[in-house]
Formats: sequence, C-alpha cells, structure tokens
Amino acid sequence: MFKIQTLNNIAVAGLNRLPRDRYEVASEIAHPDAILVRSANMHEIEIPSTVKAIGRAGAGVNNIPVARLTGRGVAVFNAPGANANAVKELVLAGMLLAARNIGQAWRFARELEGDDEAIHKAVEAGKKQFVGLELPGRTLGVIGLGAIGVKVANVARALGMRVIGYDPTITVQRAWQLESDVQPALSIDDLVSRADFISFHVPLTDETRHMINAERIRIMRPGAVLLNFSRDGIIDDAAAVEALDQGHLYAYVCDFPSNRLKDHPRVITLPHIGASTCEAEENCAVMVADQIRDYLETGNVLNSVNFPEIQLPPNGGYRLAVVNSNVPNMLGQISTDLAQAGLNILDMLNRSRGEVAVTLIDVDQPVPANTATAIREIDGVLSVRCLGIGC
Ligand SMILES: NC(=O)c1ccc[n+]([C@@H]2O[C@H](COP(=O)([O-])OP(=O)(O)OC[C@H]3O[C@@H](n4cnc5c(N)ncnc54)[C@H](O)[C@@H]3O)[C@@H](O)[C@H]2O)c1
Ligand SMILES: O=C(O)CC[C@@H](O)C(=O)O
Repeated sequence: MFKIQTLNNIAVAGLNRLPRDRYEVASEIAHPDAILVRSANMHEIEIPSTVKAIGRAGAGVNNIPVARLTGRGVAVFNAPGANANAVKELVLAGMLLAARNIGQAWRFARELEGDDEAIHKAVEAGKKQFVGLELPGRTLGVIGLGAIGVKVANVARALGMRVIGYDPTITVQRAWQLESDVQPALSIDDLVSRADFISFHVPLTDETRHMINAERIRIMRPGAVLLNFSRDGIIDDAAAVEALDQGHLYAYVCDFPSNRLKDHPRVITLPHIGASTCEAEENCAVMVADQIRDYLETGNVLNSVNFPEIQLPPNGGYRLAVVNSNVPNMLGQISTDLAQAGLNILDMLNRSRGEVAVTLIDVDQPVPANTATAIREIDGVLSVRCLGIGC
C-alpha cells in the first residue's frame, strides 16, 4: 500500500487516479511515500524520510526545497502547461481591467445613490473619469516564453497588439508554438523600453527576483502597465508603487496582494487565482497524480524538475530503481552486487541530469534484502527501491 499525503486541496479527478486498493490518501498520514502539494510552503516543514517523491499540482516549484530534496534522492514533479490556459485568460482579463479602468468604474457605479434619474445623471457626468484605451496597435512585452508566455503572446497578437518577447532559454517546442510575428527583444531593458503592457511569465529564482526594479521602471514608457501573474517577488512592489504615485506607470495588475498593494487606487490585486479554474485544477491534479503513480510503481520519470526523464516499460518482473550521484563507476558497483547475488540483468536503463542519475534494472528474480542493503550502502547511492511482483 502506498501512502500519499496532500498538503493542499487536490482536485478529486487527480486523487481518483490513485486506486484506493493500493493507495491511502490523506492530509494527515504517517510515513508517506509521496506528497501532493499546490502552493503550501514546504521550505519550513520537515519532510519525512519515507518520502520518495513530491508532486506539485501546478507549474512553480519555488515553494519546494528542490535542491535539498535532490540531495536526498527525492524526485520533484510538476505539471507543465496544465494550467497555462487559465493564467492566459486572467492575464487577458487583467489587460482589459487596466485598459478600461474597470475596477474604478465598477466601484463608482456601485456607490451611486438616489433615484434612477439621479443615477443616470451622475453616470453621464462621471464617466469621463474612466476613459480608457484600446489594445490593437499597443505593444505587449512578454518576459518568459514558456507554457503561459507563449499563449499570452499569441492571444495578444490575435487581438491586434504588437508583441515582443524575451526568453534567453526558450525551448524549440515553445518557439514553434509562437506566432511568427512576435518579435524577439534583445534584452529585458530593450523590451521594457518598447512596451505599453509588460507581462511576466518566469519562475521565481535568484536571477528573476526583482527583475523589475526602480532602475528598469525609469526606462519604461510613460503610462506603461505591469502585469504580474508569475510570482510575488518578481517585481519590486515598492518601486512600482512609487512610479504609480508619480504618474510614470499607469497601472499594476497582479495576483499577489499585500498591504502595500491591495488598496492602492492604481493597483488591481487578485488573490492568487491565476490557476483557479475547474479545468486547470483537474489538469494539474491528474497530470501530477499519474506521474507520481508511475514513479512509485515503475520508477519511470516524466516531468520532473530535478530528475532526468527515464522510461523503461515495465515487463512484469522484478525491478530495482536506484537514484545515485552522477559520478563514475556507480553502475559497475551496482551490477557487481547483483551478480554476487546470482541475479541476471534482463534490461537496464541509466539516465542522468546534473548531479543526479537514475538507474532502472530489471532482473530475473526478486532482489534479496541484503543485496538491496549492500547497494544502498555504496557511496553515492541516494535511494534504492525494489519494485514489481514479489518485492
Ligand atoms: N498566478 C498563478 O496562479 C500561476 C499559475 C501558473 C504559473 N505561475 C507562475 O508562472 C511561472 C511560469 O509558468 P509556465 O507554466 O509558463 O512555466 P514554463 O517553465 O513553461 O516557462 C517559464 C519560462 O521562463 C523562462 N525564463 C526563465 N528565466 C528567465 C529569465 N531570467 N528571463 C526570461 N525568461 C526566463 C524559461 O526559459 C521558460 O521558457 C511559474 O514558474 C509560476 O511561478 C503562476
Ligand atoms: O495551485 C495554485 O492554485 C497556484 C498554482 C500556480 O501558482 C502555479 O505555479 O502553477
């Protein structure tokens, strides 16, 4: 029986991918084999030594201590692209909210008082405060052209906007998906100096933290709009508020409220709902539950942020799944231990990524406990699991 701990609400469609005759799933559970999480901060919690995998039902993994877990041989999975459409739609809504002053206009309308004739008069007198602008012909700059950024760029093109993008590590797959008339910016400075709307779709890392600061805001076009549906910390909020107060920026739309931002008249904050649609929550939960199940049952790895992709079709026999440091002579030592136990290797696959390697070895008989222990004790081996029939 595998034990799965959930740290956040995970859509039922995903949990249903884990058959209850083989999986126990609960928010509080002793000795979990894997953890399913959305945005809960895992940096501060103790992750039990029994955990072999973390499944992030979403894109960003900055809430997970990935490097520490890699050192322990724990695989971290996410759900690339599974919530991208949801975020794209909210970014589009954010651009329209800002361009047409919808928040302020709505508040004005809600506060109208008197009979209908008085309201009609106040409407016609007051609406000039909310004159907005249209999107066609304006320039959108997209920083980060991954699953979300590409969708945002393409939908803006479809609306008649000019689009420029910046992503020094764009993948070939994403480049193929991008509308051909999206122009590459030379640098972040180049992009921010040419855009009317700037939308961020990068992970939060040491490199991207405060990617937008006072210096970069100074080179933005007067009246520019910032959209942050990426992560709190990508934009220096204090610098953005100062530029709004000085009238240099027009609006700031973001998914990360704070005391500084939530009541500002030119800021629209939403409570981190970029991925909060039924469709996105289901997509993420199903994708990540399938990946966790595959990893626990077969050792195969798909969509991990720290482990190499590895796929060895299960043959119904006995499998050893080893996670080890990516250093010389690991395979030699492991196969020597197997040979000493009289086990014949039927199939084997080894893949590495950075400092970590995963080795899947199918053998003709169950792996004796003392052989598994001997392999576990090899210097550089991070984890060993015996999988399949009889293990
Ligand atoms: N608001 C929400 O609810 C919500 C939902 C989903 C994702 N997100 C955030 O959005 C981020 C992006 O999601 P995604 O699914 O598009 O991820 P992704 O991995 O598909 O794309 C991220 C892109 O950013 C690029 N990038 C990395 N560093 C960069 C840099 N310094 N400059 C320019 N580009 C850089 C990468 O090359 C990649 O193409 C996530 O990491 C997460 O933080 C937020
Ligand atoms: O789980 C969520 O609701 C937010 C997910 C989002 O921030 C992500 O990075 O995918």
